[in-house]
Amino acid sequence: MTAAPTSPFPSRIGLDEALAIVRAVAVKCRLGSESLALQRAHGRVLARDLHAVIDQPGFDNSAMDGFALRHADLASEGETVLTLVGEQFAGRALDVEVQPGTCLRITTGAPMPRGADTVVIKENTRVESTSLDGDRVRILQSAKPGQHVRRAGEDVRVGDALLAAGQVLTPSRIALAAGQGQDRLDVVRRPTVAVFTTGDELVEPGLPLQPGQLYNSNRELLMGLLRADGFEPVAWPTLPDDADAVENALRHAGHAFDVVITCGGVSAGEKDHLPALFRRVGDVHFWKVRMKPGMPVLFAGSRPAQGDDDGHGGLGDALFLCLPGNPVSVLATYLALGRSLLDGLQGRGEARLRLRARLQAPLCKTHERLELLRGRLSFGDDGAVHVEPNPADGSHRMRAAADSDALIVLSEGPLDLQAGDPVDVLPY
Ligand SMILES: Nc1nc2c(c(=O)[nH]1)N[C@H]1C(S)=C(S)[C@@H](COP(=O)(O)OP(=O)(O)OC[C@H]3O[C@@H](n4cnc5c(N)ncnc54)[C@H](O)[C@@H]3O)O[C@H]1N2
Ligand code: MOO
Repeated sequence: MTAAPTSPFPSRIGLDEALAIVRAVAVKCRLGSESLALQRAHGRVLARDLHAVIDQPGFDNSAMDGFALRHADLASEGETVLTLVGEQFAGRALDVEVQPGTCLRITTGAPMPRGADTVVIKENTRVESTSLDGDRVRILQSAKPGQHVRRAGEDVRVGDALLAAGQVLTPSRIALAAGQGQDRLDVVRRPTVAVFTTGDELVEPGLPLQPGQLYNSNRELLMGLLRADGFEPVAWPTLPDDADAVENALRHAGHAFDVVITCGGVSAGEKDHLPALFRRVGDVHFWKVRMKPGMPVLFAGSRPAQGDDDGHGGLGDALFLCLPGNPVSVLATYLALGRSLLDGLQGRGEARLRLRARLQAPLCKTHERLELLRGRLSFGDDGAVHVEPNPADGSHRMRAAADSDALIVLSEGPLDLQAGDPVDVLPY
């Protein structure tokens, strides 16, 4: 099902269709790249493939502290005594050669001396001092040929494809690049995000409440979700339920940020000004998704006002994601749609973790919308993931979200699920 017959834009669409629109718009608006110092690239999306420029390891080296020797010198059974001719520590390659009957003290990571092909660990040896021809080392246990030697290029060869554009730079990937000597990486620019809360009823925590007012909890929720995803969002003071004030603030932010996320004022009430604003001066990509909670979510771009060539009459270049005001709707729509928008703008190629879990209690859903129900994950002794659904499904009930750590995805249409049935979950 797509647009309602009277709607000039998709409305009451399924979550998959909404996600497809979000992804398509994000591809079109994909952000450019920037070169960052490695230290600043953690968590960012790589913009360009990375190929190996050096072998790793760069040279044959010892994996253990001990003695480098020629395997052919070791007795096939019992102990062997070798003459100690020097030491090779990590850091500077000495030009030493291990001749037959001799060995060299070596530390982990130190280059293998010429002639030696095997390392015996210190614990399996005994150094026996003699006065005339230097120390002798008694090898107490034999070793396999090549034991404890790390070969040049065994991990990475020059030219190997190491990292691909679209990958998120995890600590391991940054370390791989560092090991290649890269001090800068090309990453996709991180979207700048403005966060708005709206509503005359909202009061900031710490201030007294008047009758009919409630504390603003969505701002911290959204800021936290965004920060946990690696963004540096900027929060605006709460907007009043006033059409002009809302338009002024969004015009400003729309020219200054890549993405503007609002919450509240997007439904059908007399004070819900956002849908009318975007119909008038924006380009609505969709409004209303058949999901619970989060149904009134609106996604829009901006277009310059007619006849205004330089775009000053429009809402800037930002993309606007307007989340419904109910706190759990904010959580659900951010996880289900907002994150995909921000991932898409950065060309993130790797899908987010989506788990399958077994329900720990039966679930009966009678309504038609897709539902994102709060639940708590656990891991059974059998290694399977389990999820305990939380029966509090009201979109104002934040406590159930705080007691949970995942949203259970219940597909569209009535469902009668039994304990043990597998379901998709979005961990948060
Ligand atoms: N006639 C209709 N009424 C409603 C519809 C509808 O389709 N037709 N949709 C309902 C659904 S579903 C939702 S969700 C809400 C969404 O409404 P809005 O996005 O316009 O949000 P508000 O009305 O501004 O607020 C809803 C609710 O959330 C509280 N809120 C808002 N902001 C915050 C905040 N920052 N911190 C904490 N709580 C907040 C607000 O006080 C309201 O209680 O509309 C239904 N109605
Ligand atoms: O869809 Mo609303 O988000 O149920 O509360």
